Amino acid sequence: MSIAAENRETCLKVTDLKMYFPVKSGIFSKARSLKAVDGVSFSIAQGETMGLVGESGCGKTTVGRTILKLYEATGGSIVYKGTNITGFDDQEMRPYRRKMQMIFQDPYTSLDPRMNVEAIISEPIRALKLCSEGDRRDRVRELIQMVGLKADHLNRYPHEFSGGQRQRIGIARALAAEPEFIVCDEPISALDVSIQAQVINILEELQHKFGFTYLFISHDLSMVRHISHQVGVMYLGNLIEYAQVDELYDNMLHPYTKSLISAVPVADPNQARQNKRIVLQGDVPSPIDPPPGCPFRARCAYAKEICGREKPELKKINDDHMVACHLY
Ligand SMILES: Nc1ncnc2c1ncn2[C@@H]1O[C@H](COP(=O)(O)OP(=O)(O)OP(=O)(O)O)[C@@H](O)[C@H]1O
Repeated sequence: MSIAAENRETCLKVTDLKMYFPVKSGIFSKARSLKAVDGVSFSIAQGETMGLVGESGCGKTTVGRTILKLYEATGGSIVYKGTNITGFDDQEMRPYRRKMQMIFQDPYTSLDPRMNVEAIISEPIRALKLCSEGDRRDRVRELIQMVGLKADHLNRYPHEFSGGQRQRIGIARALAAEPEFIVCDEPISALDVSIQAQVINILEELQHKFGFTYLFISHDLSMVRHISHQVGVMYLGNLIEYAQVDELYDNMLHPYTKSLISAVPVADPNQARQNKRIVLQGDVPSPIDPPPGCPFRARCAYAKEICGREKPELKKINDDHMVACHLY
């Protein structure tokens, strides 16, 4: 299996995606832009999961939101099941809005506290006119059971549930639109560790049952390893390493990926001794007008002269692995 979805049926192909936000400055200074995503390319095969990892602020959420066209991309293309949707307007996006859904990080704020669960899950069904009023009631009951809750939970309000239960409600609402592709944006990071695995298991079961394709955004590298078929590592708006999941964890190349993985706690003390924690020096540079060259060079122990001059391209190491680093 290769990382690129070329040999399997492709669900999503993103090429050189850019999302720059305008930055307000004084009236006399020139307009500047914040390069939240600066030329990201990857593809996801149908029914598979791509994990997107990196520190806070590296652009993961912006990638997800730009793919769903919640933001208008500054550059690049988004091809969904063979259709280039990059320039689509609201009208043209309508059939795709339903197929491409998002599950949010914070189940506390993403559910309307004034609506009961039945109304929350019914919302997309009504908005998209997916079925008659009678069928809707049955469908909502089916959906709540799919995520492991009961029909008598439907009359309750979000504050009556635990964090894990609220996330299940968020998943049921996303499923109500009958999606094919789901951006899962840090869906477990606000939950207790004991509940995280349950939510992951639900997502995996649903994928096996319905063939969903996921973009799974997280900073939790161990969870990403568990759920993903392929993983992209982002740094300052760039994809700096991109590999099939086992290849990445067995043979990571980029100094940044190595530092991220070294920070994951391991239970086995012998392994812990081998995997020495790599502590990065300095801060992530500002994404506003970033300097030329490699985005990671200021924090890289191996940086050489070329790293300050030329931005490394994402280069193929083998069929399962790409890295953007002048060391390779
Ligand atoms: N709507 C916006 N307007 C201006 N800047 C934005 C906007 N959304 C995000 N940014 C900036 O873009 C960069 C990337 O943010 P983004 O939220 O995509 O990162 P992230 O990796 O998802 O971080 P986190 O894990 O904290 O959510 C950050 O510098 C952020 O401040």
